[in-house]
Amino acid sequence: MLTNTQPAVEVRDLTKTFRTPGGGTVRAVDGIDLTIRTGEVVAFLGPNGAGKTTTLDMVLGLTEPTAGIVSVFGAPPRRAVTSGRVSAVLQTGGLLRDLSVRETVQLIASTHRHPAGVEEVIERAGLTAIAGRRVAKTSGGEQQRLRFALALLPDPDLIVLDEPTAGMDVSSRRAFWESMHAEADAGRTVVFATHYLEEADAFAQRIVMVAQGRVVADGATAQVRARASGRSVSADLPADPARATRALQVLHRIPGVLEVRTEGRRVHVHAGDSDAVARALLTQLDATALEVTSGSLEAAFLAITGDSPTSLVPTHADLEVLG
Ligand SMILES: Nc1ncnc2c1ncn2[C@@H]1O[C@H](COP(=O)(O)OP(=O)(O)OP(=O)(O)O)[C@@H](O)[C@H]1O
Repeated sequence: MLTNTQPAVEVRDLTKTFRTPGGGTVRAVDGIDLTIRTGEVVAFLGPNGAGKTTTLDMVLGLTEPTAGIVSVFGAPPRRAVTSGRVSAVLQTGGLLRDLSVRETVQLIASTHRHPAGVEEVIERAGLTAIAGRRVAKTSGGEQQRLRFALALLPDPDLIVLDEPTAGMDVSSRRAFWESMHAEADAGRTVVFATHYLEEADAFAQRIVMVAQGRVVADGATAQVRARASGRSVSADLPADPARATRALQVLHRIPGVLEVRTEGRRVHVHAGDSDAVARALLTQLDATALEVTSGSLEAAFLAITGDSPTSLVPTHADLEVLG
């Protein structure tokens, strides 16, 4: 396992453009900057086509960037993968249907120079009860756990998972994330892509929200969740500039305030605790015309990841400053 403080992943101005059959181009990844520290559990959250898979493929050295830099433990991705420091559980990945679960793990173990023990990874992936079963007779969720077992064989420092629980039922999802928890607790860095806010919320310490190839929110899970599920409070501030400035300073200091934005005299505050903001505005700050709005979790998620020009998009720096 890793002991130094080198980042697990560093991505600078990463861009990937694909050609389309009609002769056009698609900018799948559009200038992503990201540092993932050793031991972090990070969710890449975003809608279909956001660029999650393309970004992870570049981190794994499966796709070459059009521009920008990716380094994994200070090395080019391919070198990190070859040395066994990184492994992946991808959405697809061929499995031989006629082998048993155990035979599959044994076969792939034989291709590694210093593999972890076959029975040990079978157990860590929660496959002991079905180790003798033919792959053809296993469910989609069990096959994902088998891919996870294979990913554990090189004893990686970083595990990258692309929508690992897609198509699993609730109990399989839970079992899968329990296994992953144990790996994260052992100090491994885990980066996973998902569509599900709930999954990111339950498992990740940090959420990187991507939409249209760009990072639209990045921060501790609790902060992004509050941003996605909190309320907006807006009001008119006093016309006197000194009093308005003081009001803005007070608003920034209220716990749970994630964003303060002004439009002329009108202030919009996004906060987990909208009551505290409303109270301060009315009782201390002489604000008028107060409005409080809330959206569903789903609507807030769409507002953040969508392309709406009115969406309030906190950056990592905002969240760190305001959180
Ligand atoms: N090989 C390719 N050729 C052309 N376009 C591609 C290719 N791979 C991805 N794209 C396009 O790039 C964009 C980003 O795709 P990507 O698969 O990275 O998104 P995603 O966030 O992983 O989506 P999903 O959640 O659906 O897997 C999409 O518009 C997709 O159609």
